[in-house]
Amino acid sequence: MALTQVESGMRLGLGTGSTAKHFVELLGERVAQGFDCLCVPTSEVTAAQARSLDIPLTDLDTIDRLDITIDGADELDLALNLIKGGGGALLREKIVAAASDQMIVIADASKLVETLGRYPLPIEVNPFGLGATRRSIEAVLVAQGAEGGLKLRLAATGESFVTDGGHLILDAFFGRISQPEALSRALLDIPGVVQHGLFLNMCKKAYVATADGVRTILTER
Ligand SMILES: O=C[C@H](O)[C@H](O)[C@H](O)COP(=O)(O)O
Repeated sequence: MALTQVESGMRLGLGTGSTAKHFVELLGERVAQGFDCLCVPTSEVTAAQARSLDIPLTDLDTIDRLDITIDGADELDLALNLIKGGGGALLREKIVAAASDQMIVIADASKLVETLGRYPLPIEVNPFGLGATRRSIEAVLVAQGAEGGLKLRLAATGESFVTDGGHLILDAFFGRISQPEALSRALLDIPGVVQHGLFLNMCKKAYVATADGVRTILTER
Protein backbone atom coordinates (compact mmCIF):
# COMPACT_ATOMS: atom_id res chain seq x y z
CA MET A 1 0.00 0.00 0.00
CA ALA A 2 2.72 2.48 0.99
CA LEU A 3 4.31 1.96 -2.40
CA THR A 4 1.19 3.40 -4.08
CA GLN A 5 2.02 6.75 -2.44
CA VAL A 6 5.42 6.92 -4.05
CA GLU A 7 5.76 8.68 -7.42
CA SER A 8 8.63 8.76 -9.84
CA GLY A 9 11.17 11.49 -9.05
CA MET A 10 10.31 11.60 -5.34
CA ARG A 11 12.81 12.04 -2.55
CA LEU A 12 12.13 9.48 0.15
CA GLY A 13 13.09 8.77 3.74
CA LEU A 14 13.65 5.06 4.31
CA GLY A 15 12.72 3.78 7.77
CA THR A 16 14.36 1.10 9.89
CA GLY A 17 13.10 -2.21 11.28
CA SER A 18 11.53 -5.41 10.00
CA THR A 19 8.45 -3.67 8.54
CA ALA A 20 10.38 -0.89 6.81
CA LYS A 21 12.72 -3.56 5.46
CA HIS A 22 9.86 -5.03 3.40
CA PHE A 23 9.11 -1.61 1.94
CA VAL A 24 12.77 -1.13 0.98
CA GLU A 25 12.77 -4.56 -0.67
CA LEU A 26 9.71 -3.64 -2.77
CA LEU A 27 11.21 -0.25 -3.62
CA GLY A 28 14.38 -2.03 -4.74
CA GLU A 29 12.31 -4.16 -7.15
CA ARG A 30 10.83 -1.01 -8.67
CA VAL A 31 14.23 0.67 -8.92
CA ALA A 32 15.50 -2.40 -10.79
CA GLN A 33 12.69 -1.75 -13.30
CA GLY A 34 13.84 1.85 -13.82
CA PHE A 35 11.85 3.69 -11.13
CA ASP A 36 13.42 7.05 -10.31
CA CYS A 37 13.89 8.11 -6.65
CA LEU A 38 16.50 9.52 -4.32
CA CYS A 39 16.49 8.28 -0.72
CA VAL A 40 17.83 9.09 2.74
CA PRO A 41 18.17 6.02 5.01
CA THR A 42 17.47 6.28 8.74
CA SER A 43 20.16 3.81 9.87
CA GLU A 44 23.34 2.10 8.75
CA VAL A 45 21.36 -1.15 8.44
CA THR A 46 18.83 0.41 6.06
CA ALA A 47 21.62 2.16 4.15
CA ALA A 48 23.36 -1.19 3.61
CA GLN A 49 20.12 -2.82 2.45
CA ALA A 50 19.38 0.06 0.06
CA ARG A 51 22.91 -0.04 -1.38
CA SER A 52 22.60 -3.79 -1.96
CA LEU A 53 19.46 -3.08 -4.01
CA ASP A 54 21.06 -0.19 -5.95
CA ILE A 55 18.58 2.32 -4.51
CA PRO A 56 20.11 5.79 -5.03
CA LEU A 57 21.02 7.39 -1.69
CA THR A 58 21.75 10.90 -0.57
CA ASP A 59 21.81 12.79 2.74
CA LEU A 60 20.28 15.85 4.35
CA ASP A 61 23.44 17.90 3.77
CA THR A 62 22.99 17.49 0.03
CA ILE A 63 19.23 18.01 -0.18
CA ASP A 64 16.90 20.12 1.96
CA ARG A 65 13.61 18.27 2.03
CA LEU A 66 12.07 14.87 1.39
CA ASP A 67 8.62 14.22 -0.06
CA ILE A 68 7.70 11.23 2.09
CA THR A 69 9.28 9.10 4.81
CA ILE A 70 7.93 5.58 5.12
CA ASP A 71 8.74 3.92 8.43
CA GLY A 72 7.52 1.35 10.93
CA ALA A 73 6.54 1.97 14.56
CA ASP A 74 6.55 0.11 17.84
CA GLU A 75 3.23 1.64 18.86
CA LEU A 76 0.71 4.00 17.31
CA ASP A 77 -2.54 5.46 18.57
CA LEU A 78 -5.53 6.65 16.54
CA ALA A 79 -4.17 10.23 16.53
CA LEU A 80 -1.05 8.76 14.90
CA ASN A 81 1.26 9.60 17.74
CA LEU A 82 3.98 6.98 17.87
CA ILE A 83 6.57 5.21 19.94
CA LYS A 84 9.63 4.36 17.89
CA GLY A 85 13.18 3.25 18.55
CA GLY A 86 12.74 -0.44 19.35
CA GLY A 87 15.62 -0.98 16.93
CA GLY A 88 17.57 1.97 18.28
CA ALA A 89 17.19 4.15 15.16
CA LEU A 90 14.92 6.80 16.69
CA LEU A 91 17.29 9.78 16.38
CA ARG A 92 17.95 9.47 12.66
CA GLU A 93 14.32 8.47 12.11
CA LYS A 94 13.11 11.64 13.81
CA ILE A 95 15.58 13.87 11.93
CA VAL A 96 14.52 12.33 8.61
CA ALA A 97 10.78 12.46 9.41
CA ALA A 98 11.08 16.12 10.45
CA ALA A 99 12.73 16.91 7.10
CA SER A 100 9.85 15.23 5.21
CA ASP A 101 6.64 16.78 3.92
CA GLN A 102 4.81 13.64 5.00
CA MET A 103 5.49 10.67 7.27
CA ILE A 104 3.66 7.43 6.54
CA VAL A 105 3.76 4.57 9.03
CA ILE A 106 3.33 0.93 8.11
CA ALA A 107 2.55 -1.50 10.93
CA ASP A 108 0.54 -4.54 11.87
CA ALA A 109 -2.56 -4.33 14.06
CA SER A 110 -0.69 -5.48 17.19
CA LYS A 111 1.03 -2.06 17.25
CA LEU A 112 -2.23 -0.09 17.42
CA VAL A 113 -3.10 0.97 21.00
CA GLU A 114 -5.64 3.22 22.68
CA THR A 115 -2.98 4.92 24.84
CA LEU A 116 0.76 4.90 24.18
CA GLY A 117 3.07 3.40 26.77
CA ARG A 118 2.63 -0.34 26.79
CA TYR A 119 5.81 -0.55 24.73
CA PRO A 120 8.85 0.71 26.70
CA LEU A 121 9.81 4.22 25.57
CA PRO A 122 13.36 4.32 24.19
CA ILE A 123 15.37 7.31 25.38
CA GLU A 124 18.69 7.97 23.63
CA VAL A 125 21.31 9.41 25.96
CA ASN A 126 24.91 10.56 25.80
CA PRO A 127 27.26 8.05 27.51
CA PHE A 128 28.92 10.91 29.41
CA GLY A 129 27.30 11.43 32.79
CA LEU A 130 25.02 8.41 32.38
CA GLY A 131 24.33 8.15 36.12
CA ALA A 132 23.25 11.79 36.40
CA THR A 133 21.09 11.56 33.28
CA ARG A 134 19.54 8.36 34.53
CA ARG A 135 18.60 9.92 37.88
CA SER A 136 17.02 12.91 36.12
CA ILE A 137 14.99 10.63 33.86
CA GLU A 138 13.89 8.54 36.86
CA ALA A 139 12.55 11.71 38.49
CA VAL A 140 10.53 12.43 35.34
CA LEU A 141 9.18 8.88 35.36
CA VAL A 142 7.98 9.31 38.95
CA ALA A 143 6.39 12.69 38.14
CA GLN A 144 4.63 11.17 35.11
CA GLY A 145 3.29 8.19 37.07
CA ALA A 146 5.30 5.50 35.26
CA GLU A 147 4.47 1.96 36.36
CA GLY A 148 8.00 0.64 35.87
CA GLY A 149 11.57 1.86 35.88
CA LEU A 150 14.42 2.41 33.48
CA LYS A 151 16.62 -0.22 31.88
CA LEU A 152 19.88 0.26 30.01
CA ARG A 153 19.48 -1.52 26.68
CA LEU A 154 22.01 -4.28 26.04
CA ALA A 155 23.15 -5.75 22.73
CA ALA A 156 23.09 -9.52 22.08
CA THR A 157 26.74 -9.63 23.23
CA GLY A 158 25.72 -8.42 26.71
CA GLU A 159 27.51 -5.10 26.13
CA SER A 160 25.59 -1.82 26.14
CA PHE A 161 23.66 -1.29 22.92
CA VAL A 162 25.25 1.62 21.02
CA THR A 163 23.26 3.59 18.45
CA ASP A 164 24.49 4.70 15.03
CA GLY A 165 25.21 8.07 16.67
CA GLY A 166 27.40 6.49 19.38
CA HIS A 167 24.81 6.96 22.14
CA LEU A 168 23.14 4.61 24.65
CA ILE A 169 19.46 3.73 25.05
CA LEU A 170 17.50 3.70 28.30
CA ASP A 171 14.11 1.99 27.94
CA ALA A 172 11.43 3.52 30.17
CA PHE A 173 8.53 1.36 31.32
CA PHE A 174 5.44 3.54 31.61
CA GLY A 175 2.52 1.17 31.09
CA ARG A 176 0.50 4.22 30.09
CA ILE A 177 1.66 7.64 28.90
CA SER A 178 -1.13 10.03 29.85
CA GLN A 179 0.63 13.33 29.03
CA PRO A 180 2.90 12.69 26.05
CA GLU A 181 3.57 16.36 25.23
CA ALA A 182 4.61 17.17 28.83
CA LEU A 183 6.71 14.02 28.99
CA SER A 184 8.45 14.91 25.74
CA ARG A 185 9.32 18.39 26.99
CA ALA A 186 10.51 17.12 30.39
CA LEU A 187 12.81 14.54 28.80
CA LEU A 188 14.28 16.97 26.29
CA ASP A 189 15.01 19.42 29.12
CA ILE A 190 17.54 16.93 30.57
CA PRO A 191 20.99 17.83 29.17
CA GLY A 192 22.15 14.22 28.67
CA VAL A 193 19.04 13.20 26.75
CA VAL A 194 19.75 13.27 23.03
CA GLN A 195 16.24 12.34 21.88
CA HIS A 196 13.34 10.08 22.78
CA GLY A 197 11.08 7.76 20.83
CA LEU A 198 7.82 9.71 21.13
CA PHE A 199 6.88 10.96 17.66
CA LEU A 200 4.09 13.47 18.35
CA ASN A 201 2.16 15.23 15.57
CA MET A 202 4.60 14.00 12.96
CA CYS A 203 2.70 11.24 11.15
CA LYS A 204 -0.24 11.93 8.82
CA LYS A 205 -1.12 8.52 7.54
CA ALA A 206 -0.73 4.90 8.63
CA TYR A 207 -1.37 1.62 6.86
CA VAL A 208 -2.19 -1.01 9.45
CA ALA A 209 -2.32 -4.66 8.41
CA THR A 210 -5.30 -6.41 10.04
CA ALA A 211 -6.81 -9.85 9.62
CA ASP A 212 -9.43 -8.24 7.35
CA GLY A 213 -6.99 -6.35 5.14
CA VAL A 214 -5.12 -3.07 5.30
CA ARG A 215 -6.73 -0.32 7.38
CA THR A 216 -5.82 3.26 6.49
CA ILE A 217 -5.70 5.76 9.38
CA LEU A 218 -5.52 9.45 8.55
CA THR A 219 -5.19 12.61 10.62
CA GLU A 220 -6.04 16.22 9.83
CA ARG A 221 -2.52 17.53 10.45
O1 LIG B 1 14.40 1.88 15.85
C1 LIG B 1 13.63 1.24 15.16
C2 LIG B 1 12.43 1.78 14.54
O2 LIG B 1 11.81 2.82 15.26
C3 LIG B 1 11.43 0.78 14.02
O3 LIG B 1 10.69 1.44 13.04
C4 LIG B 1 10.47 0.24 15.04
O4 LIG B 1 11.21 -0.33 16.10
C5 LIG B 1 9.53 -0.83 14.45
O5 LIG B 1 10.28 -1.91 14.02
P1 LIG B 1 9.61 -3.25 13.47
O6 LIG B 1 9.00 -2.92 12.16
O7 LIG B 1 10.77 -4.21 13.34
O8 LIG B 1 8.60 -3.71 14.49
